[in-house]
Amino acid sequence: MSTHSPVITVDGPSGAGKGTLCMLLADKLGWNLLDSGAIYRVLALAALHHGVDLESEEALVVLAAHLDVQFVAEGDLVKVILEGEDVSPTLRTQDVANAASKIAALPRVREALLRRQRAFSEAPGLVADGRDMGTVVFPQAEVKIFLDASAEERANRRMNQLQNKGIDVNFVTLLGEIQERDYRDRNRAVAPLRPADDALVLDSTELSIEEVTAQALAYIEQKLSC
Ligand SMILES: Nc1ncnc2c1ncn2[C@@H]1O[C@H](COP(=O)(O)OP(=O)(O)O)[C@@H](O)[C@H]1O
Ligand SMILES: Nc1ccn([C@@H]2O[C@H](COP(=O)(O)OP(=O)(O)O)[C@@H](O)[C@H]2O)c(=O)n1
Repeated sequence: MSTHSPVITVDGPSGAGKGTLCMLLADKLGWNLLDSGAIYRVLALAALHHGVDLESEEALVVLAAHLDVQFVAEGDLVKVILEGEDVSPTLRTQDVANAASKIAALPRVREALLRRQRAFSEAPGLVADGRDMGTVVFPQAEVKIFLDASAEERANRRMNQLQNKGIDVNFVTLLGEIQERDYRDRNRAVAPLRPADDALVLDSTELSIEEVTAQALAYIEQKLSC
């Protein structure tokens, strides 16, 4: 990891708008982007492909150490190639999200993925999206943002997002899955989802994407110029 590259971390629960904000920030600043959730998702998918039990920490750690994954930028999108296969569409499904949240609760799995995540910190800077970016992976980050929104608003956003992709979903089921994942993420023993002590907490429930971006950029400018 380069010690001289600045890092902006954006943590928060599912559907808060982290991915959207991080993509806009990375684009505007010309910095690198880390979607750490995609790393957990890809490991979960590899486990499902290879028939590895999602509760077998030992086997998952071995799988994580040998994970053959590439992130290939294509215009605005990032293609995820697992063992030579483009798995980008499958990666965003709710089944994979739920499996990712289960394996993410295992301490040695998190440990095994740390170096892979830190390797994204390169010049000129990094925008890192996740749950523990500001608390564990990049505790020295110059700017930390914790993006939140009510569970109902987040489920609503996710439902619209899935419907726009032609995927039919039930709001109540989606809300239940989001709440279950929130609970698991917030209550796990290692790297639980919480704002870093030095993070700006932004509640986006009543804010548009443009308003969130403007507030984040004003905060970043203030932090990076001091
Ligand atoms: N402030 C906002 N207001 C309304 N919709 C939003 C807002 N931020 C993001 N979205 C939309 O909500 C959905 C989920 O956002 P995403 O960035 O994927 O969240 P996360 O990465 O936190 O799970 C996307 O369709 C996105 O366009
Ligand atoms: N830094 C991270 C990122 C994701 N995760 C886990 O991976 C799951 C999927 O993350 P994601 O960011 O892709 O999910 P969404 O916010 O897009 O729904 C989360 O529910 C977390 O359990 C984590 O534990 N730590």
